[in-house]
Amino acid sequence: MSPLLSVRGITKSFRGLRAVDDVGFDVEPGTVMGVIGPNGAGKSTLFASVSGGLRVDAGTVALDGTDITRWPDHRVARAGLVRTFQLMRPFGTMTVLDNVAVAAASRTADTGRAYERAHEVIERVGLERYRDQASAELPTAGLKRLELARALATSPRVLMLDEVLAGLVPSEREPVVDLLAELRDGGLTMVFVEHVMTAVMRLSDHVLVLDRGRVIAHGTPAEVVEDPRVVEAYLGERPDADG
Ligand SMILES: Nc1ncnc2c1ncn2[C@@H]1O[C@H](COP(=O)(O)OP(=O)(O)OP(=O)(O)O)[C@@H](O)[C@H]1O
Repeated sequence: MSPLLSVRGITKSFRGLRAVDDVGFDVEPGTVMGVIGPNGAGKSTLFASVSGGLRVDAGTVALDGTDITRWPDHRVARAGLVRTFQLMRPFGTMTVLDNVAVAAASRTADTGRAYERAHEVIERVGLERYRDQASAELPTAGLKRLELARALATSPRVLMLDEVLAGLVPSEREPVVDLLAELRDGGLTMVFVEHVMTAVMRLSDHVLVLDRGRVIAHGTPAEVVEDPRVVEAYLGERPDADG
């Protein structure tokens, strides 16, 4: 099987600091890759470099064989590589339904169809009871689901999740992880950056471990947690206490 997402030699520096240094990986269709690493390892930079939010210094990103390197993020999203944001940015005064319908409208010019898709996705992520509320009124867990719903409404080929569990208390995390597991089981290809190790272990087919901008390990969750380089990178820093 050829990879759906293929990343090679990504390098990105900020004023001489190599935040991401020659990073590459493949993601096969229908698989989930977790990205972990200590604070400052380069996870967010890699994420933005792949999804089009940052212009890379070197390297290539290919989506199903199409070179999308340096495409602007809206064009990357239209091609099917869609990211969520850690700081959610819904249109606050709009209802949940309208917010999701706007996202769905990026895929269809038919407003009726966009609303149909929005209803489906809202049900999928369990937001029915908030459907007609202004998005700004949602609790954090609801905003996370809304962010997921907006991404799913665009029918992504690859969904990239940026710390979707951040800001949630442990009891709120589990249902979100269950939802992600359902999406995975439904065949959705995902790449996610996450500090909560239990979620990484449960959801990932393979895990990419970064430290100081470089890949220090790449394997199954069981392989990477046993890897001495990973243990060393995390010394002095405890992965999320609940993880
Ligand atoms: N816009 C920027 N300007 C300057 N330096 C930056 C910028 N973004 C990131 N960096 C630096 O690049 C390095 C990697 O940062 P990055 O945010 O990618 O790491 P991270 O693994 O996502 O960290 P965390 O887990 O804390 O979110 C850090 O040293 C950071 O200070």
